[in-house]
Amino acid sequence: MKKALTIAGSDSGGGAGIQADLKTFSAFGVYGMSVITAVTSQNTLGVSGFRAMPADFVGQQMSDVLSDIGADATKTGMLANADIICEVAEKIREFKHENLVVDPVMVATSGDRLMEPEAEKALKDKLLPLALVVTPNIAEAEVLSGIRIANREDVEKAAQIIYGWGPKGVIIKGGHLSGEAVDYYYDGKEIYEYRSPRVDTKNTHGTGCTFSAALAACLALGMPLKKAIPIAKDYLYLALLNADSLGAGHGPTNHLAGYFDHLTKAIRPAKGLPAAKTESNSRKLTGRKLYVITGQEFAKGRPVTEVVSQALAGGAGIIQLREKKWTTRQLVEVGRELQRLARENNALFIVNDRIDVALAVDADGVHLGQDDMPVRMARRVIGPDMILGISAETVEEALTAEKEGADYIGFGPVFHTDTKPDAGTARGLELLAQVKKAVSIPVYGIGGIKLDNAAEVLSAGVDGVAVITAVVGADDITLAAQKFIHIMEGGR
Ligand SMILES: Cc1ncc(COP(=O)(O)OP(=O)(O)O)c(N)n1
Ligand SMILES: Cc1nc(C(=O)O)sc1CCOP(=O)(O)O
Ligand SMILES: [Mg+2]
Repeated sequence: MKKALTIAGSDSGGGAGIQADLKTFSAFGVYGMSVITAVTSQNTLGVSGFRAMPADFVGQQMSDVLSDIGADATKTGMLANADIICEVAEKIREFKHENLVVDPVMVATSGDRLMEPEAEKALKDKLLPLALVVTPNIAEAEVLSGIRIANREDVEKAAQIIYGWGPKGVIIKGGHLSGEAVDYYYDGKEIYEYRSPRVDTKNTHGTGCTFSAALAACLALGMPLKKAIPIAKDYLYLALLNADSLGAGHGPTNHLAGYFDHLTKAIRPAKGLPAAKTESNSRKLTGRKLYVITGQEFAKGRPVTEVVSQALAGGAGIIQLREKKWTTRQLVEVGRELQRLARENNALFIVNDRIDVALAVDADGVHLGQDDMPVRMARRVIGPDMILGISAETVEEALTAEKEGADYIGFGPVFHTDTKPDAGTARGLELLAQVKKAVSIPVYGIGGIKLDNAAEVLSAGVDGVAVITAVVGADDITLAAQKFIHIMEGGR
């Protein structure tokens, strides 16, 4: 049983502080312990007051826990004054504790400073030199570095200044800058960016606590920091996506409903379970330029498994099972076989429409249309590590799908197609190019794509083509797939 210790304040509202930390530790399957530095009285509207613990009592709590149970990782949150900071630093030294995440709780969501100047000095002089990583938000990074932060260059400058105070790493949480929610990690040599779609919600209470607690939990599970960061970020993204509005103000991010299934999947590698896909789903699609979709009625009598085997032999990187007339039994039996074939050929297997079938056959993902289950709801069902593809026929649909958690877009129909009777009118290459420019997730063109127009589709800048009849209806399926791959790789 791995153990994590939070040294922070109590949030009577339950959304931040040790409450958020302990919930997060539990969601990661880590035993959580808590040293209370202050008791705050607050709700979703704000903090009405707090009582700081005597510094020596904070030290006593730390000694009791670390001398008996020990901790595989520790995070600090609200450290109300210089005396407490010095006591915490002293104990961290005494117990030679290294996996220390310092979340410098200095500025409240409202912008109020939560730390007196002498405490800021103690944080820099005493605690930061002991930290494996410090995780300020923009406002806190401005206080720690002494510079204004308005863009990425400022972030890099501030991270270098803060690094100079002694931590082994600096993560500046860029959620407050505009655009995507980007966090920046500086390891003393390079700066790394971690992106997730921005979630439009007011339920952001406890965001910073939840992120740093998730980092500590991953460190406790033995993950290196660079592996922990994207997982902690995914955790927070799902927390924001799934948070319910509580109270009249900023509801808590760490609404646990739905967490456990999402989170246990995100950390499966650390628990020695089958390696989960901790890389971001969109990145799994990189280089997969030929997306073959089944259609038994176009396969000239050949069984779907044979069609798929030949498409895989020709280099298809993604296979989608799309059989509108099949029974559920057929879908799960053949789907299981196609998942096996795909895995053997290092390809991804996606199920069209049917989330239940996709889950039942442990598919790599599911593809949904605008009339299928809404994106957010589907994401709650499939969790973070299944790929979610969404159809779009306008830029707006594509942007909305991305914002709500899609991992790729199937855009079309690009050209006229008879294969899907209810497909809209041909959208054309120009709109396809506009969609690709608008979103930051992979885009596949679909609809009427053949060998003689595939190069044009590629020139729209998309990540690949999705085809049915041009492959499954070909006399030589493997050769057809090989020709598409050749074109997708720039050949004639
Ligand atoms: C890659 C890809 N793009 C689009 C579609 C179309 O899906 P959908 O809108 O759900 O329509 P049907 O395929 O269900 O008719 C797709 N299947 N794959
Ligand atoms: C399944 C599908 N979806 C489309 C969309 O526009 O969303 S067009 C389409 C049919 C694609 O078949 P073919 O490659 O034979 O044209
Ligand atoms: Mg559909």
